[in-house]
Amino acid sequence: MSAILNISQIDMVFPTPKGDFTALKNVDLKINRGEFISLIGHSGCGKSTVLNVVAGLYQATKGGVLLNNKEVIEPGPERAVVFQNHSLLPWLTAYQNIELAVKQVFQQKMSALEMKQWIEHNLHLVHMEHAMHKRPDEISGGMKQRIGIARALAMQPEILLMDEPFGALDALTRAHMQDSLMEIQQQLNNTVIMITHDVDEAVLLSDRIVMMTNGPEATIGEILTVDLARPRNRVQLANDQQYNDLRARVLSFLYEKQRKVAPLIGKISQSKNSNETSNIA
Ligand SMILES: Nc1ncnc2c1ncn2[C@@H]1O[C@H](COP(=O)(O)OP(=O)(O)OP(=O)(O)O)[C@@H](O)[C@H]1O
Repeated sequence: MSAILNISQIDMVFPTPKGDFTALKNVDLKINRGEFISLIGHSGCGKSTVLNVVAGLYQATKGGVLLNNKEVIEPGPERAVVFQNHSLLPWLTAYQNIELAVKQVFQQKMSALEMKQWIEHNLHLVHMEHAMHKRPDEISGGMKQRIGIARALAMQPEILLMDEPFGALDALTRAHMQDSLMEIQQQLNNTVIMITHDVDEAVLLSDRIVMMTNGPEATIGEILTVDLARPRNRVQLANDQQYNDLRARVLSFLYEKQRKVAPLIGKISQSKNSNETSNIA
C-alpha cells in the first residue's frame, strides 16, 4: 500500500490575546490509500485542528501536509469534508445540494445526463433516492447526514474528512449510518479520516485508531491497528475477544494514560465504570 497522505511534523500555534497557544506539536502520520483512520482524544486536544490542516483550512505553523506528494496549501475538491451538523443549503433540495457540488468538480467533464446519473448513483449509495426532491427541513437529521455524505462522495474525493459525522444522531440512526459507511467504504475503497468521541465507533470502523494526547502541545500518543476481518458485524463483534481487547486498549489510553484532571470531568469519569464508558468527554 502506498501513502496517499503524509502529515509531516506539524506544529500549530494560535495567537491569542494571552500570547501564543501551541495546540499541536510534532503531529506526524502517514496514511495509506483506502485506509480508514479514526482520530480520538479528549475534547480540545486538537483533533479538528489536524483535520482543518489536512483540509487546507489552516496552514500549519511548522511542518506540512503532502497529498500525493503535493503540498496542501488550500482547500480542494479532492478533500471533501463532512461535518457533524450537516451543512446543506436549506433552500435547495437534496438533489440540488449534491448537484451544486458535482457542478463545481465535473462541470466541464460530464454531460447533463451523466451528471444526473452520477447524482442519482450517489443518492442510491446512501439509500436516499426517495428523498431526492425534499428540502433539508423536510427530512430527519440522519437523512440530512446521508445527503451530506452523498454530496461528499459525489465529488469523488481522494480523501473523505469527517468531523464527528454521527455525533448528533440518536444511537439507532448512528448504528445504521456506521454500517452504511462501512459498506460504501468497502465498495469504493475511500481513504477516510474521521474524528470521533465514540470508542466503539472507532474500533468498529477503523483500520487504525490514532489516539491523541491532551493539549496544549497535543501530539499522537499511540496508534492502534485494528486488524479485525471485514465486513464487520457489530452484533458478532460484541462477544469477540479481539474486539473487546482493542476497545479496552483505547479506553485505557483515554482514561488511564490521558486521564483528564479537570475537576468536573474527574467527577464524571469517577462516577462511571470506565470499562463501560464508550463516549468520551
Ligand atoms: N482559531 C483558534 N484560535 C485559538 N485557539 C484555537 C483555535 N482553534 C482551536 N484552538 C484551540 O486549540 C485546541 C484544539 O482545538 P480543537 O478544536 O482542534 O480540539 P478538538 O480535539 O477537535 O476538540 P473537540 O473534541 O471538543 O471538538 C483547543 O484548546 C482550542 O481552544
